[in-house]
Amino acid sequence: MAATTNVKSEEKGIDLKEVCDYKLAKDNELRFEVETGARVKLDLIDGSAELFGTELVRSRSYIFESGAKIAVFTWFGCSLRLTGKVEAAYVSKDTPMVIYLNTHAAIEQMRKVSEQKDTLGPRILVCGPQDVGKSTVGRLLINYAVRLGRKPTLIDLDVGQGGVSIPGTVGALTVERPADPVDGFDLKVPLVYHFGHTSPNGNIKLYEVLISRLADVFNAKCDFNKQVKHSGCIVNTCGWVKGQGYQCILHTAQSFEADVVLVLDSERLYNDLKRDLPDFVNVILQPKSPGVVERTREMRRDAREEKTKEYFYGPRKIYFPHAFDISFSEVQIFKIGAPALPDSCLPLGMEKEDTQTKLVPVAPGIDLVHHILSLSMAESLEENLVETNVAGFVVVTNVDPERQVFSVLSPAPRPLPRNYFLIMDLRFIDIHK
Ligand SMILES: Nc1ncnc2c1ncn2[C@@H]1O[C@H](COP(=O)(O)OP(=O)(O)OP(=O)(O)O)[C@@H](O)[C@H]1O
Repeated sequence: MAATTNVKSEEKGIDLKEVCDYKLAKDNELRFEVETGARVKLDLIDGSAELFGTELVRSRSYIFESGAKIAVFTWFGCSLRLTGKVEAAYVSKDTPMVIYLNTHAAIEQMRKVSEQKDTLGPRILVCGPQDVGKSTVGRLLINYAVRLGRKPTLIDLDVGQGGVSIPGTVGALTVERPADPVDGFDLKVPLVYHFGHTSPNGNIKLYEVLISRLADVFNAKCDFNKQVKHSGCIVNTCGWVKGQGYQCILHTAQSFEADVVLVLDSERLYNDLKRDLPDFVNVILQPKSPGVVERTREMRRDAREEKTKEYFYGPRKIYFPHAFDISFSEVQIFKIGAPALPDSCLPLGMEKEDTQTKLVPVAPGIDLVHHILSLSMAESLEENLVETNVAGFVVVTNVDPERQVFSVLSPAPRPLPRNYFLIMDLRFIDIHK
């Protein structure tokens, strides 16, 4: 969905008096966090450096927003300059980057073999508890692959943070260019599915259905695109690794026919997976970077809000969403999953799990306000709405039962390309100034 621009001055909000230069020896990393409410400019003055696998260039200043947690690594040494208010900026030589680079080299070897034999490319699952750097390692491995001319696919199952779209979704993105150091991967053409909750726990059955669906879609893409097939995929999972969360990891490994499972920082998970996955799956334990920042519940919630805001207002809030009314008769809204019933109340032959993927019509009412709605790509109800990808999202800002309309914010103008909405548990309160 496209939107209208309103570019602001790049250096607004940066405290230009706060300047600090850092000289990094080879294999060192500069880590910093941007202070709340501040913005920070990073310049590469000399040498070479990369940010989560993307090479920095000298001709550009990189501006990071409030709360960003950044690591700039150098293989050969460099000089960097930070301008603006940073929290805890320090240089460290304690990084697992060489281990990650070796992992990349081994994966690349698998790609070469798959090319020679025309077999499926490597399918890598990255898992581990919360805040061990799973998304960062995924981004690093994707960037390194792209820098070698590969077209790897990022499969993002982290419904809590939303790597390829907003939180509450899962999706796939075939990457052709390294991530922008500030804005991340180019998200113009991701394939996104509605989940609706910020934890798989919200609807386990649906989560598993969507994982299987993504695996099928990725396999289909591999069938007609050899470059995608040989480049393989990196599957980023969420940090829920116990009980049903663990079962979801097994289900994911099986659905994607994972060859390699990278377990970050959890010996217990590593041993469990080694025991439960077939022998041909290479389960590898790797350390987390000491730089990875642990996030509180509030920080996660703020990050989710920021991600959603970014969807409607663009990176650095350079766009404005469109606001318009939709009449009740124009669209149909559904929720996925009926309330759980005791077994004795279920119709004969129906399993409890079936209710979790049932479409339940939602009558538009005042309680829709602030909810995010996913616009399904389905053209008719004959299609399976649960397993159909979505075109985009709107947030409901008002409901007027008298006029029989509800107002939305949308990154794209009218008309809506489709008529079926799926409602999320997630809400977004628009307080953009
Ligand atoms: N080496 C590093 N130095 C400084 N910050 C880092 C480093 N690696 C990652 N981070 C930051 O730490 C935070 C958490 O990392 P990341 O999102 O990769 O963890 P995760 O395990 O995927 O988290 P989640 O459990 O939410 O899925 C991110 O803000 C990231 O930018």
